[in-house]
Amino acid sequence: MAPVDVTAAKPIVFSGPSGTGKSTLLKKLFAAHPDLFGFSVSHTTRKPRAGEEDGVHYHFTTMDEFEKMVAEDKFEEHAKFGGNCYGSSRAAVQAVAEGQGKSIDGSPAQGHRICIFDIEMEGVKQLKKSRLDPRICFIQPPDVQTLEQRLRGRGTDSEDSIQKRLAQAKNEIEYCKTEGKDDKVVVNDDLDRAFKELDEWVMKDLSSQN
Ligand SMILES: Nc1ncnc2c1ncn2[C@@H]1O[C@H](COP(=O)(O)OP(=O)(O)OP(=O)(O)O)[C@@H](O)[C@H]1O
Repeated sequence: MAPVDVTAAKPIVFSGPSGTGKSTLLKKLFAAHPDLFGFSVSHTTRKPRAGEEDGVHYHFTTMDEFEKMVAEDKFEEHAKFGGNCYGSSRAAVQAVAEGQGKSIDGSPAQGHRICIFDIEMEGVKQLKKSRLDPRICFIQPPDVQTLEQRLRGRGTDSEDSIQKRLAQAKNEIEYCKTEGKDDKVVVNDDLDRAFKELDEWVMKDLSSQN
């Protein structure tokens, strides 16, 4: 494949129900192409899960600070989900473009990189209309029962949180079938198969943008 001109490449947005495997697939994507991508580290008002680090997985913040950033127009997109606020700051996106961003594991992403977002559905709707003009990929579970098993299996969510995520998942699956029908969809059934399909889509379109 011809070398990729990252300065010409559009940002790439990944979205899909919580527990579908977005983080798992994105870790594989970053590992497969260590110099190509930077991760847009979102802000959130939710509490960190075990093992999550501030500034790596999220910028953890308070509701007051989050609302102040909204008032100051500091987000590319932001939304409320499961009782918490999430947003992609303009600064996080700019950091990736300028080579001051992070990889998905928190290591420095030096040099101009293609910005990768992992965001929920309301954020996707906002970015679709934004000047960023991103490419969009929905990660979908094989079915809701499998999603529930994965959410329970990772052992990080309370019962209340699992129920909220499952209710929202139904909206997200429906959105993907309607307004999202022209975007890329990858069903995360078998992890290696799903990753192959995702990787091929990412790389094929990158080379055609050159
Ligand atoms: N293809 C797969 N088959 C079986 N298990 C999977 C598969 N993909 C991911 N998992 C498992 O499902 C669980 C949820 O995955 P992950 O945390 O990556 O989801 P997510 O979509 O990033 O969730 P969130 O949006 O809440 O961060 C994890 O325990 C992960 O190991």
